[in-house]
Amino acid sequence: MTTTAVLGGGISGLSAGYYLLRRFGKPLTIYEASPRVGGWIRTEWHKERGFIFETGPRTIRPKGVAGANTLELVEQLKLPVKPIRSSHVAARNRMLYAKGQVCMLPNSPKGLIATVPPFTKPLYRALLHDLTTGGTVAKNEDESIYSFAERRFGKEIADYAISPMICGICAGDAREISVRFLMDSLFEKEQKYGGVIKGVLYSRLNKNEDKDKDVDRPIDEPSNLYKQAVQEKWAMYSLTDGLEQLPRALRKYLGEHDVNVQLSSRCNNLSFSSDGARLGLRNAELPVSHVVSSLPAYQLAPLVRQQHPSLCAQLLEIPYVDVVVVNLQYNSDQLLKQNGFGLLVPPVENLPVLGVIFDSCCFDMAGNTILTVMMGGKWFEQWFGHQPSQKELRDTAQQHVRKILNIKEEPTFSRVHLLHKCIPQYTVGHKRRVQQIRDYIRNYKLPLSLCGAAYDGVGINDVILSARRQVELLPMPQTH
Ligand SMILES: Cc1cc2nc3c(=O)[nH]c(=O)nc-3n(C[C@H](O)[C@H](O)[C@H](O)COP(=O)(O)OP(=O)(O)OC[C@H]3O[C@@H](n4cnc5c(N)ncnc54)[C@H](O)[C@@H]3O)c2cc1C
Ligand SMILES: C=Cc1c2[nH]c(c1C)Cc1[nH]c(c(CCC(=O)O)c1C)Cc1[nH]c(c(C)c1CCC(=O)O)Cc1[nH]c(c(C)c1C=C)C2
Repeated sequence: MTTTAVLGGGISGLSAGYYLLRRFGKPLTIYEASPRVGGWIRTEWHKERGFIFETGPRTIRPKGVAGANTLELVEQLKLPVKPIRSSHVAARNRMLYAKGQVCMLPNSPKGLIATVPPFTKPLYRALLHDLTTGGTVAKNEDESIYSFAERRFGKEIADYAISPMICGICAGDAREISVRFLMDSLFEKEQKYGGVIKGVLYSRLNKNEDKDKDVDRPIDEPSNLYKQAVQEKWAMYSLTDGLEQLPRALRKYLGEHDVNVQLSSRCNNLSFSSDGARLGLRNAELPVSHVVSSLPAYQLAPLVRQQHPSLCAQLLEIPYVDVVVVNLQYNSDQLLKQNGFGLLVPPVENLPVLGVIFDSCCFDMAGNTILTVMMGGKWFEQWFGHQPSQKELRDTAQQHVRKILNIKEEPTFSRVHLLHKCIPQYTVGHKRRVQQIRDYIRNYKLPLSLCGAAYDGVGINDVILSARRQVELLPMPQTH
């Protein structure tokens, strides 16, 4: 019997296990280095006090193919969801801390006409800039998202809209991140039509243009939960007991279907031969027919170094950043002057804080104010390279909450986490690098598939879909 091994028990590895089970059945084993599943998805429950702390992700978007795919999984696992509808204050209000004040970002077309801080001109001027500026053909088919935004919409948009948004998704520097990370289709439109707005208008008129792109079409028949999300206009959602419920439910499901999820089982070597692969574990070498790796690229790299040094080098070209996450709980629920999802701090402000999430505005936290401060990211070394203590990190977070949100109270309870190399950076050329890595695997006919945050998107939706797509690419075993 052929066996498949999945490396990593984060959400992408567990999803790969789920889709492998559905497609091929058993035998199948998932190897996870740590004593728990979920990877960066981690919820700390304070049930007696009615609140939770999320250390990593807290919301999922229901949009597009990838969003529909996750909702299908959530429905199949019968998980209880907590939606946030698009009319909810947390969906409508996003803020920036810039030029010494908290600024509400425009959330309606009216906001295009007025001049709203931190911008010094009405936003329609940025659109005019795009309309009146000719297109530039990008060298090497890629450029940084900062340079694209600056070319099309001006420096202010690049500094105060695009750069903080990049922080709020990958804690990265927009001057290094590929335009294809978030604005692939806008970039393509500019390249084709000489401008973003021109491109959007042309393709609206020519409706067939985006027909083959799967951006907004669900996979197969949409699940009932997806239909509900569309009908009720969900902007995002979580699960009743926090997002860690998702990997936990997947593990339970896999266990109930005889899939072996081996915790505390680090893979330390991978070698390939004509009839399969061998996994190096602590006390054993295991032969398997195929390996699906969901490991961060820098974790997979050393496993293949001996046999495939150039694959190792290519994997190491995908950089990662460290993020400090500080969860704060205050007894009162009257502390925030403005409600919303949270605020981001544009990198031009040169502060250690990337952003603050207002968790208790998003979900009911039983009368507590819950905030999550995220710090460091691409600038981690600059602010925290001296290996700061937990106290120092907590103090820095609290000082900035005091300064930015004017909250003078001390939190009753707090947690500090340093998430080492937690988010991959899709720097300029990322798409080509991933293609080269996959080409290498194909050319050498390695029985290896890659999924996870390093390759096809960093959101939970992206990594689940990436796992599904990689499993769907595998050939069905021959039956005699
Ligand atoms: C602070 C933060 C906030 C985020 N917020 C959001 C959000 O709001 N919404 C959203 O959609 N996404 C968010 N994300 C992104 C999302 O959480 C991650 O991209 C996703 O969880 C990554 O899952 P993964 O399975 O690919 O990787 P991981 O979670 O990194 O899992 C990989 C697993 O592999 C294991 N492993 C490593 N080496 C080995 C080895 N040699 N052998 C065996 N096992 C090994 C690890 O222990 C780990 O469990 C956030 C991420 C972070 C860090
Ligand atoms: C400040 C650091 C971070 C915050 N969230 C993340 C980091 C690194 C990680 C993250 N946030 C989102 C995603 C998923 C994207 C997806 O593909 O679905 C990831 C990996 C969601 C998100 N959060 C914000 C934005 C603009 C997005 C993109 C999708 C959307 O529009 O909903 C905003 C935001 N993130 C953070 C804060 C403080 C914040 C404030 C408004 C924290």
